[in-house]
Parts: sequence; C-alpha cells; structure tokens
Amino acid sequence: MNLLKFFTAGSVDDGKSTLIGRLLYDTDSILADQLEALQQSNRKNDDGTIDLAILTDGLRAEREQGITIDVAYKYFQTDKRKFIIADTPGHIQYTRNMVTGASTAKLAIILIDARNGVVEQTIRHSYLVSLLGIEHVVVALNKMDMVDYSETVFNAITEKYKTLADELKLKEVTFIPVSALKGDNIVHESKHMEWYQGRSLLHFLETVDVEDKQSYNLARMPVQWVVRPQTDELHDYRGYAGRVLSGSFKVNDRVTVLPSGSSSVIERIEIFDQRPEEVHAGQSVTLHLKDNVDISRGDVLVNADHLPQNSKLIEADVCWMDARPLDESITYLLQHNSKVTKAKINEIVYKVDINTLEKENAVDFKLNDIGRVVIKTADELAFDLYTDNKANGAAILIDSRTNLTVAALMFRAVADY
Ligand SMILES: Nc1nc2c(ncn2[C@@H]2O[C@H](COP(=O)(O)OP(=O)(O)OP(=O)(O)O)[C@@H](O)[C@H]2O)c(=O)[nH]1
Repeated sequence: MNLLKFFTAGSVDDGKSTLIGRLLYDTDSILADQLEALQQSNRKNDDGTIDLAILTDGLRAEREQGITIDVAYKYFQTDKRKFIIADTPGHIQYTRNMVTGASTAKLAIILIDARNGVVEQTIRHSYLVSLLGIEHVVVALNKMDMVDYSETVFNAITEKYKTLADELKLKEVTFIPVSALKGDNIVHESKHMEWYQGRSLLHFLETVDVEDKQSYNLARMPVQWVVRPQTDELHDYRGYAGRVLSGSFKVNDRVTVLPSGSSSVIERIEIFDQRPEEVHAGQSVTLHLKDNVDISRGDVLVNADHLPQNSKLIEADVCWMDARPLDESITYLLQHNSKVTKAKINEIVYKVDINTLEKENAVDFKLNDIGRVVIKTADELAFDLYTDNKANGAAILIDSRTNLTVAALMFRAVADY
C-alpha cells in the first residue's frame, strides 16, 4: 500500500488541530484509550461535542518544550493508503521546523479560516510550499459553518488565493470547503454544501496521484561499499552496493562514475537472490558493470545520458536554522547525501521578507531567515537542481564547532562567476 506524507499549515486558531483530530476520529484511527480520555475530558465545544483538538495536544506540549523537538508526526491509514502527517507549527519563529517537516512531504494542506480569507500567514506558508517544491497543495477553507456554508465566500477566497498561487508558481492547487468542527467534507461529504461537487479531503488524499515522475531519468546511486568476496570461485565477482537515491537503473543502461567520469554498462542487478531488470529510488541494490572500472565507496553512479551538475560554486536558497547568524568568515561543513565537504558562504544575494515576498538586500542572516546565497565548496559537488530532483538537489550546512545543523540548502543554479 503506498504512503502519502503531508503536512498542515495554518495560522493560530484556523483549526489545524481540530482538522487533524477530525481526520483521525472519522477514520477510526483513534486508539480505545485515547477515545475514552476524549469522552471523559471536560473540554467540550460550545455545542457539547468533544474537542478534537485534544488529540494533538500531546504534540503541542512537546513542541512548546523548546527547540529540540522539531516536528511531530501522526500516522493513520485507510484501506487505500497509509498517511503520515507532519504537524508543523505555523508561527514565524517555527519556520525552520516547517521547512524540516515539509521538506519530505508530497502534499501540503493550507488552512484558511473562511471568515478571514487569505492572511499574511497564508502567504508565508504558501511561499514555503513553493520554495520546497511541494507538488500538491490543498487549500482547506475551514469554518464554513461560520459563514453559512456560503459559496460566494468560498469563491471569493479561492479567486484571491489563485492570484497568489500563480505568483508563486504553485502547480496543483485544490480547494475544499470544510468544517473541521462539524465534520463537513473532511472524511464524509457535506450535506450543507450542495454547490460543491468535489471530493472530501480524505477522498482527495486517498486518490491524489503523488508518484514522482519528474526524476525518473535522473538515476543516482552513491556507492556504500564495493562487494568483492575473497574466494577463488568468486574472484571475478565485483558489485557496487548502495541505495538508489533517485530515478531508475536498468540492465544495459550506460552509467558514469563520479567524480572520476569513467563509464560502463550495467550487466546485472541484484537484490538478495533476485535479478531484477530495473530498480527504483529507495531500493537497496547491488549493481554489476560490464567493465572493470575503478570505483570506491563514496563514488556516485549516475545515468550517463543524464549527468548531474558539477561545480564548486553554487547558488542556493537557504533557510537559516541556528541561533547564531550566518557568518561569511566561517568555514562550514556541507553535507550533500553521504558526501561531506568544507564550504563557505561567498555572498548573500538577497533575503526574502516571507510575509510580503519582497526580496531585500541583507546585511545579516538570522534564525528562520530565508533567501538566496552563493556557496563555495572545497570539493566539486555532483548535484541536481532542486526543481529537477529534490533527492540530489538539497544539502545541509553544519557548524563544525557545535556539530549543529545550521541551514537547509536547496540548489538553484551553478553560480556563473
Ligand atoms: N465553528 C467552527 N469552529 C472551529 C472549526 N475548526 C476549529 N474550530 C474551533 O477553532 C478553535 C481553534 O481550533 P484549533 O484546532 O485549536 O486551532 P489550531 O489551528 O490547531 O490552533 P493552534 O494549534 O493553536 O495553532 C477551537 O475553538 C475550535 O473548536 C470549524 O470548522 N468550525
């Protein structure tokens, strides 16, 4: 059964906790003991129904404990799909947590309070979604019960959001009018909004096509070890084991070894005692090549017809995640998949005011700031642009003095100077 990881974003009190609670409650994903606690709780809504936000309170307590716990995850499943919800706090001071929780998500649910429409936080969350290249966006217009389930209100907000979505080049945006509190269009279709012909939120989540077709050709596999048994009958055996990072490898594909640049052809693929013709991202495999090329641990095998970029000077979007601000005089460590190299920030190109989306000149770059930098690495990096291949287009910066991750990077271009 396939898995969909998504995250929710909204301003304080838009109803994020209630919406997650409603999804879990109406899909019977709540454990018996939690249910009992819910029923016994004296936290009730005004109309006497149980307050579903209680279900995510545990997460909230954790998150308020401090900055060590980044993102809380909730799991549930239906007979169609498994789901992981990354519950990311929406406030500006948690931008880095959102980036962490959202970076591996395939879909974002952006909550809008139907009474308030598009607000500053909506812009900020949508900007992060576009920055992280999340393909699918569901705009859940919540609290429809408080605006008389009005189609006019829904249409007005939808139009406004579409302008923002165009500006941010968001690709797939779906609007669903819901009431998390009353349960309209969350799991069950609403009886109060005949004018809405679309799917309920859960139905949409169950059926949306999130397969990654984009990076199919961008086959990349870092070699974790070279398998060379020391026995006589196997003296010709030499395999390269690792996990396919992105794309697909097939028998007879031409591959290039990086950084050396030598090439060969895949003779055989092994997964335990099987010999598949083709393997895909996420699978751990052993590849055998026709020629005896020099490959060692840490090298990367890539599709020879679709080579990655190769540079020491890279333009990247950066989200700063450390309390110590960016320091252009420091040499950081950059980790790109399994490769670690020294790196410096050569230039801050701009910083983005994520509430207004204005680009501004930056003299400093602090916790939760987002913008564009040029980074210079000690070794050449074989990377893809983040828009082409997220798996090979992102990296982190580490402060070697503290060993803390100080920034997330998304590669945007080879710097041309
Ligand atoms: N009428 C109505 N009230 C709702 C709806 N969804 C949530 N609420 C109420 O709005 C308030 C805030 O809901 P929460 O789920 O706690 O909001 P939140 O966005 O999770 O808030 P934070 O976690 O504090 O950011 C609560 O009183 C909810 O009962 C809805 O669809 N209709």
